[in-house]
This record gives sequence, structure tokens and C-alpha cells, in this order.
Amino acid sequence: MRMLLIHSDYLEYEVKDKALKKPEEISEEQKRGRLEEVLAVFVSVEKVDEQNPEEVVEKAVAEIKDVASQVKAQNIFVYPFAHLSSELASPDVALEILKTIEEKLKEEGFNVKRAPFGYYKAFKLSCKGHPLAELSRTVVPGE
Ligand SMILES: Nc1ncnc2c1ncn2[C@@H]1O[C@H](COS(=O)(=O)NC(=O)[C@@H](N)CO)[C@@H](O)[C@H]1O
Repeated sequence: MRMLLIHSDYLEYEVKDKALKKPEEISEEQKRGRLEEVLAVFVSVEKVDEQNPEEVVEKAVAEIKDVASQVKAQNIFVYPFAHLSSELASPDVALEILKTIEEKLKEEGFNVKRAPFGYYKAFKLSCKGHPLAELSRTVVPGE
């Protein structure tokens, strides 16, 4: 799994068209979203993650918690992003992993939104620009 973490003044998105034949079913409310003072986490779930989804979720949540505590972010945006890797996991596996990351972060007390899966989306992001505002993390099962 590859993650790009951007500490931002805000992240907002608007769903446009379907990017998969069968994208995640979403409500009218989920077609737009915005969070302020947010740690935006762009996530590419990779083929290798299919070997042990539970482990990779655990590692990803630990990394996100670590960065969130460093930048003092309580709001987290989990954003599916298929452009950080050329070895993508299947959509079904990727969606399940992203949903579980969202759930675990909520259990940890964070205010979490997850952007809809399988859609082209317009988004606006305002990176804060401090030294820890742009970070990347890679987690894989087994190592
Ligand atoms: N492995 C993945 N990790 C993260 N997001 C994914 C993954 N696979 C699919 N998605 C989601 O599905 C959308 C489309 O995925 S995609 O791989 O780019 N596929 C396409 O664009 C298809 N139109 C052609 O393959 C992405 O924008 C993202 O929302």
C-alpha cells in the first residue's frame, strides 16, 4: 500500500463520473464532502496487500496515527487514489481495506471521512506547507 499524506487547511471533493463499471454505492450526501484542518491520506491499495489485508490495515492505521499525532490533526480524510502505484489491488479488496482503515481510525477517536470509491472526483486541497505537511508511507504485509 502506498500513502501520500497531506496536512491541509481543507480538502473538498465532488463526485463526477463513474471510473469503474460498479463503483461503491453512495448516497446523495456522499457526492460532495469537505473537512477542514485535515490530514488527507491518498491511498493506493496494492496487489501485494491482498496477501494479508488485516496486517496491512493495522500497519496503515499505525502510520496514519503517527503522522496525525506529529501534525496534531484530529480530522482525517481517507481518499482512494489509484495513481501512487502501478500494481493495484482489485477494486473489491481495495474497497474493503479502505473501509476497514476508516472504521479503525474512528475507533481510535478520529473524525474520519472517506471519499467515494470508483468515481472520478473533482477535489480542492490546501496544503499547509510546513515541513511535515507532505509525507509518504509504504506498508506491505510480511516485512
Ligand atoms: N487499488 C486501488 N486503490 C485505491 N483506489 C482504487 C483502487 N482500484 C480502484 N480504485 C478506485 O477506483 C477508481 C478507478 O480505478 S482505476 O484503477 O483508476 N480504474 C480506472 O480508472 C478504470 N476506468 C480503467 O481501469 C479510482 O479512482 C479509485 O477511486
